[in-house]
Amino acid sequence: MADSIGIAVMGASGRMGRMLVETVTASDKAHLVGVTERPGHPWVGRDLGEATGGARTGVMVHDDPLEVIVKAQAVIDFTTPEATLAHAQLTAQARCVHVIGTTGFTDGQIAALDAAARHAVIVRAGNMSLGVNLLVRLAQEVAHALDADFDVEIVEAHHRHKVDAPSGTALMLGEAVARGRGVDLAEVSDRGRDGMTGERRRGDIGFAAIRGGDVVGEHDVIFAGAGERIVLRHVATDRGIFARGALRAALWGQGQAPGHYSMMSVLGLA
Ligand SMILES: NC(=O)c1ccc[n+]([C@@H]2O[C@H](COP(=O)([O-])OP(=O)(O)OC[C@H]3O[C@@H](n4cnc5c(N)ncnc54)[C@H](O)[C@@H]3O)[C@@H](O)[C@H]2O)c1
Ligand SMILES: O=C(O)C1=N[C@H](C(=O)O)CCC1
Repeated sequence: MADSIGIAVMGASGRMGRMLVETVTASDKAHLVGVTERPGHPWVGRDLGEATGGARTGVMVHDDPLEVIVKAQAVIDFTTPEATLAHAQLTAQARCVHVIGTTGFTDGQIAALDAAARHAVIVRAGNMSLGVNLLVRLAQEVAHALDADFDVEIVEAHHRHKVDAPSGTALMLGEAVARGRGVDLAEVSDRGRDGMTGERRRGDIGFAAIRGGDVVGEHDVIFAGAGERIVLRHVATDRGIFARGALRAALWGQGQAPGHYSMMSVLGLA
């Protein structure tokens, strides 16, 4: 275990929490030092293995994040914006790498994470997969090459349990297109069309969200011109891609200077 880093997973019973526990447990570069769930969750106070219907693991499920953060070199956090913000105060004090996959932050919450990152290494991305981060780069390049004669629409689909829209990934893609065009996304973003909307405004970046069933995550960036359309697409079929990205970020973060990093830095695409 000399070179293996200790990782805490927050929100261990969630769709991503379970995948993260599996990914960290299977890794020869990291090991699980603790997990959390929200106060009142039925897993709290139980052995993680027994809570999932398996054998004892010796890892207890805590509802006090500090109990696990003090033991960890990295915390992987796919929970809620409010929980992640509370965790960020503690990871900054503990000087431990905080990998954040949570989405749905307000601008004010992101500013609070920026402040925490003055003392801590935070790696945050709305999507931790290699494929999506490459798509972000491609979207920026295509947007740079084309002018506003090409209308950009970002269409995403996710499972029925997803609580935020547009997805974190859709926003990353929108920001990439805006960067490519040299504009501010906040000024050209068109979200939630309904009723007599009027004609599309030249240069707008449109967002549409589909929710249903068990869709893991699908994103199209459509560049629609006169007589032709370019569609850049990513389809996720397995949440393992996000968990593997998060583990890679936790390993990459060791020894980095404090800062608010994205997966672009981790993947060498920055
Ligand atoms: N960045 C990425 O690559 C990526 C990929 C998938 C999901 N996500 C995001 O991750 C988040 C979680 O997604 P999910 O599908 O796993 O959701 P989920 O609802 O299945 O899991 C969230 C878990 O966090 C737990 N939780 C809530 N408050 C907590 C607290 N205070 N302490 C500890 N645990 C707490 C919940 O009980 C739940 O088990 C969402 O914001 C989602 O958009 C990001
Ligand atoms: O399942 C989710 O929730 C996902 N969230 C991220 C997002 O908001 O883009 C990544 C894809 C899956």
